[in-house]
Amino acid sequence: MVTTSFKLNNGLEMPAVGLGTWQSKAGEVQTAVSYALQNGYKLVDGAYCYANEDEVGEGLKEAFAAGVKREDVFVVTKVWATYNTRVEECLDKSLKSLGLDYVDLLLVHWPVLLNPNGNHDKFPTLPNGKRDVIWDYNHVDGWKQMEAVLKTGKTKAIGVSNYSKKYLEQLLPHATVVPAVNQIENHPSLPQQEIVDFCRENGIHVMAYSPLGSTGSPLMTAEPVVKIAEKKGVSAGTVLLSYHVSRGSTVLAKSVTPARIKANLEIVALDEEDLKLLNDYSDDLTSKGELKRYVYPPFGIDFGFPDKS
Ligand SMILES: NC(=O)C1=CN([C@@H]2O[C@H](COP(=O)(O)OP(=O)(O)OC[C@H]3O[C@@H](n4cnc5c(N)ncnc54)[C@H](OP(=O)(O)O)[C@@H]3O)[C@@H](O)[C@H]2O)C=CC1
Ligand SMILES: O=C[C@H](O)[C@@H](O)[C@@H](O)[C@H](O)C(=O)O
Repeated sequence: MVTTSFKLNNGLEMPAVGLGTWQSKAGEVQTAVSYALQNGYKLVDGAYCYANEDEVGEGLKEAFAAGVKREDVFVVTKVWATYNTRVEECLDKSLKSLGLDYVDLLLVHWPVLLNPNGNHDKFPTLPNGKRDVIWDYNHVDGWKQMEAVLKTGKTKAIGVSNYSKKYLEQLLPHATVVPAVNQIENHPSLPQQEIVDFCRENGIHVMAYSPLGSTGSPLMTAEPVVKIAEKKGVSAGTVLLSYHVSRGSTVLAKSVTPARIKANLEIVALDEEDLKLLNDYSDDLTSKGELKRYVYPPFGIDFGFPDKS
């Protein structure tokens, strides 16, 4: 039997598959969210930074009007980097856009502070064009704000995103609440096994993002993926998404295309032979120094990921 949900460290159940909304255009994301929720999805992943939460909110509203219940949907949003010293303010903005009075999970999007008083609400820059980073910010302080916001009931759980093992090791000794989740880029070309193992040892659930290789889904043609898909008579997408559920992680796939949204819900059990093929592929890329990280915004910061440090 294939797992359909995972229990978080605070007892909350999180669905195994969710709809991503990064880069989903305003004109498309309302329909995508509404369609997904009316066709079996129970998790929607968004963020203040995606600048489309008003439309995601419209999609939620449409789904609720069609009979989907709020309590059956797991809504995730993220505090953007310009707001890491103003966590509740950012959450309030997201809640207003989403038309909700709580989210199920609030994440720190990236462990970095961009100038809250800079020249742009989300992407402040310096005269030289570089991101306006506040260099003496300590991400542990941001986590303290997350712990405070949890008490308001505006979110049912708090977690982090884009945290390396190194950053988690810095955070945990100071955390009163252990993050429920670490949302990271994850796929056979970037297995991040050291983070996945560390999270498992510490009761932190992994949410895998960019499972298809992000924009244009480049991993769909990776050799072992195609081979397993043919063997099992499923799509390459199903193999890439099922990989995470087999590893005990929740997976997020973004699509604004109804047929793909539906297809991405198909998760199958991968057997040892399938997983070995994928793991061998990952090991081979690791040994050749050819791991592929698709999402690494130009913050100019070393976040402690071994492939980037
Ligand atoms: N915490 C963080 O920093 C990050 C979080 N995320 C989250 O994870 C989600 C998923 O990651 P994302 O980077 O968007 O990329 P994905 O790996 O989900 O890939 C999305 C791309 O694949 C296409 N696609 C989707 N399904 C199929 C399919 N069945 N067949 C063929 N092509 C398909 C989509 O096209 P189309 O839409 O046109 O159908 C789109 O071009 C994000 O949307 C976001 O919610 C992502 C990146 C960073
Ligand atoms: O969630 C998706 C990604 O992290 C995205 O939010 C960032 O890549 C952002 O566009 C940036 O440029 O910093």
